[in-house]
Amino acid sequence: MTRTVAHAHENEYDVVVLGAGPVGENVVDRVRAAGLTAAIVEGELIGGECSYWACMPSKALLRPVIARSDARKVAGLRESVYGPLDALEVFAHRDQVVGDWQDDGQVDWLDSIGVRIFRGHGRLTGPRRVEVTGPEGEHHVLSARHAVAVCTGSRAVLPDLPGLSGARPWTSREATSSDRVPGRLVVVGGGVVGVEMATAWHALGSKVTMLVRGEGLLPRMEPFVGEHVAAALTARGAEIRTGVSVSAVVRDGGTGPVTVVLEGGDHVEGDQVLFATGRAPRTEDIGLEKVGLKPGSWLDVDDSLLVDGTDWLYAVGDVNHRALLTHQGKYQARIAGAAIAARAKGDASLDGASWGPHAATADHAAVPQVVFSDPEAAAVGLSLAEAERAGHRVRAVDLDMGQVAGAGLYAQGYRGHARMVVDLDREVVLGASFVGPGIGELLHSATVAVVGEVPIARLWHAVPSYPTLSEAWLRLLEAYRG
Ligand SMILES: Cc1cc2nc3c(=O)[nH]c(=O)nc-3n(C[C@H](O)[C@H](O)[C@H](O)COP(=O)(O)OP(=O)(O)OC[C@H]3O[C@@H](n4cnc5c(N)ncnc54)[C@H](O)[C@@H]3O)c2cc1C
Ligand SMILES: NC(=O)c1ccc[n+]([C@@H]2O[C@H](COP(=O)([O-])OP(=O)(O)OC[C@H]3O[C@@H](n4cnc5c(N)ncnc54)[C@H](O)[C@@H]3O)[C@@H](O)[C@H]2O)c1
Repeated sequence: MTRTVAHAHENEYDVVVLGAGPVGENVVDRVRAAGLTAAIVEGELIGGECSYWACMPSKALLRPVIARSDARKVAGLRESVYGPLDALEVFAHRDQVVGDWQDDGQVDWLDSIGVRIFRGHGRLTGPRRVEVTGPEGEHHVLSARHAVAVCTGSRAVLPDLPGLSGARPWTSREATSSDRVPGRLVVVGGGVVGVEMATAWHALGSKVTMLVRGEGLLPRMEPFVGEHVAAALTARGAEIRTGVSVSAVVRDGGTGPVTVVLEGGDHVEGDQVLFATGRAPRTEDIGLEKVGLKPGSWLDVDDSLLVDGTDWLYAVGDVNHRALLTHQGKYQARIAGAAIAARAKGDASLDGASWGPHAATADHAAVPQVVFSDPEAAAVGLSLAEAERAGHRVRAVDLDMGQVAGAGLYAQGYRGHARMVVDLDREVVLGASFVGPGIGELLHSATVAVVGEVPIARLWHAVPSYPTLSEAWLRLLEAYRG
């Protein structure tokens, strides 16, 4: 029974954080380290989407897929790994990785750093004030001496299609937490979630059909990246249909097979359909209207993560739409935490300069991303098209990764590609993209080169070890220098 009598307690902290995903956790960690008091409000599980329905479970599902695929490219080993994946073991490991959807470990950590947790739905009620409605209907009123940080993340978007709501579609939450392998899985969307989940469920035994509206997979990366990933998925037996749009979904009575109807009348039948069609901010019911902002909108911020037009409200992580990635949100949290602490001490200690301690400059110049597909895909900085659009005078240098000695040892018949985009005026790397087995671990070298604006002439002296995949750098630089 819901308690109807609300008990309002006034609790004052230096900082109140709304949402305890990876980003909210890092904001409180940083402000505590700076000596401020903090409270955090969470409506579901401490650890957020990333820990329970996104990064962690998806990577736990994909790790055996990628390891098996790599092993199948090594002479003397491949014969031992021809069997199917043991789906039940994979799910059991995934469940362990997400702590069986329990957050005790995260709670212990927050306790250990002295952060007060409020369970329930939080809403702004005015400047520096948050009200929390707990699971039993109880209310807490929190006030912040210095700042409120909104770290409420994002949720999957479902398009407004006839029949969809009654068809019990999967979103990323079900695709990462299911312990049943659908016989036939239809995946709508060719972005990162679509590609990773098509890769995982195909390997777990589903017959996968991808329905992609655009021309190819992973459209935010260099075109060659999606082409390699699509070729590999198709070679393994998945079907990818590009240039198609879904017009309706039919599942009679919400059970049995699902029919995905395409514009033009064609249709695809499956046992389950996953909509991986992007994200929306979780801001529709957090009291934005009480502080002059629009409910349901992404929150625009400056480089210290302060919401435009305020001097106390921060928006950090997915909710500000700068880069929907855990590592980048955590980076923003480190910057926001430092900026909040600096402002609490008086504005004189705030250093808003680019690449300084209180500016999330990398959000504009160097966002790294690894897609755990098979082969892996990774990129940082600007693609060739983005660099040209931004008005840089650039040259792209391309490399068939198969020419790298380390690649040939990594996998027989290695297939992959690398591209470095060089600013011809400053002779620095603006961006790099890779696709191929094992290349995820190569990305950080590119991130260091882009963030450090390391001159090409100096990169020439950064000698990659022989015979590793990193020799891609040597080949790219040789090609650039002619
Ligand atoms: C399938 C999938 C795989 C992904 N894989 C990766 C990956 O490999 N690497 C990577 O970098 N990124 C990945 N991402 C992206 C990553 O999950 C997000 O960028 C990250 O979770 C954002 O963190 P956040 O803290 O901003 O938000 P979230 O993780 O969404 O956390 C927000 C928290 O706020 C809480 N909350 C919301 N509203 C309220 C409220 N009103 N009151 C109280 N609490 C509230 C929510 O319950 C939630 O716990 C993936 C995403 C998906 C969907
Ligand atoms: N490994 C990783 O880093 C990782 C993994 C998963 C997700 N993520 C993050 O999560 C975010 C969300 O991923 P996502 O794949 O849901 O979003 P996305 O924006 O990357 O891709 C969604 C795709 O769906 C398409 N689409 C949208 N509406 C459609 C419709 N009605 N019909 C058909 N196609 C439609 C879009 O054109 C787009 O290509 C990404 O921004 C990504 O950064 C990261």
